[in-house]
Amino acid sequence: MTPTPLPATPPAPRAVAAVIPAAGRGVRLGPGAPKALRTLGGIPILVHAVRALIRAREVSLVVVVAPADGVAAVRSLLDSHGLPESKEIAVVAGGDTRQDSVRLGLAALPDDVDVVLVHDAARPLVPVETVDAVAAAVRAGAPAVVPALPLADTVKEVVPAPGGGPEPVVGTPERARLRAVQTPQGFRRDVLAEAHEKIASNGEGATDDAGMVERLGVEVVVVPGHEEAFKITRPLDLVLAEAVLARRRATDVF
Ligand SMILES: Nc1ccn([C@@H]2O[C@H](COP(=O)(O)OP(=O)(O)OP(=O)(O)O)[C@@H](O)[C@H]2O)c(=O)n1
Ligand SMILES: C[C@](O)(CO)[C@H](O)COP(=O)(O)O
Repeated sequence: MTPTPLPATPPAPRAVAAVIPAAGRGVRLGPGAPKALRTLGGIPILVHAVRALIRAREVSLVVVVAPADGVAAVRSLLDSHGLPESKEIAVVAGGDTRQDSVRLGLAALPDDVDVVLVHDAARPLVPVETVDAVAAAVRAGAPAVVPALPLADTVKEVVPAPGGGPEPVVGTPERARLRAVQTPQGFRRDVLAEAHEKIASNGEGATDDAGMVERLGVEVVVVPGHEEAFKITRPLDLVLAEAVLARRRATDVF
């Protein structure tokens, strides 16, 4: 008698972790505490960012990368904000650049994680739908995914004038082909780890993680970003973030 074939073993679900670089000083925001520790609606920016990521069902672990001299303070700050215990939240020390901080966060991930979302603490209001869309695109097979929006302004390429004088324009890229990139950026873990190993150790700086993956020759794809995933960089961004949060609280939309 022919034995009944056993059902194929379903593939093991892949663990998704978020790395949140939060070790920056926030120089462009002006004097004060490190940016991630400043408050928005009375709650630290970092706590908003962590909540935004753990709200995503697939994210099982969050690694917060704190200023090197502030790991204990960040740990107790997170502990005091009643975050759900169903999701693990680790805190590790960051480095001198965003790139260093992400690399240190990646090094803290357990072996079973194979999808990584890298999310700026400085983008505390990212909607969960954006996080889910990025994670889903990686799960669907894309090695690297970035959320992004079309630009409202025309962009000029210039020759920078270090002294602050007039800068000659050398080109106007076609705006319809440009996107402003946000976070979380999602990656297959092996791809992101290789980028940080090879590209970062070449001494090549990158303002985002996807930029390093592109230099490996790996395809990066864009999914729609969200206006409320903007980065708090300058004082006016804080004014906008307070207004968005107030509107959410008034309408109970999170
Ligand atoms: N050494 C660094 C520098 C930046 N970041 C993080 O990277 C994100 C994006 O960086 P940015 O908005 O430039 O933050 P800052 O470096 O703090 O800003 P600034 O350049 O104005 O000092 C932030 O969440 C920031 O905390 C980090 O983890 N480690
Ligand atoms: C990663 C990023 O948020 C994508 O837009 C951005 O590149 C970070 O840049 P920053 O100069 O470190 O703020």
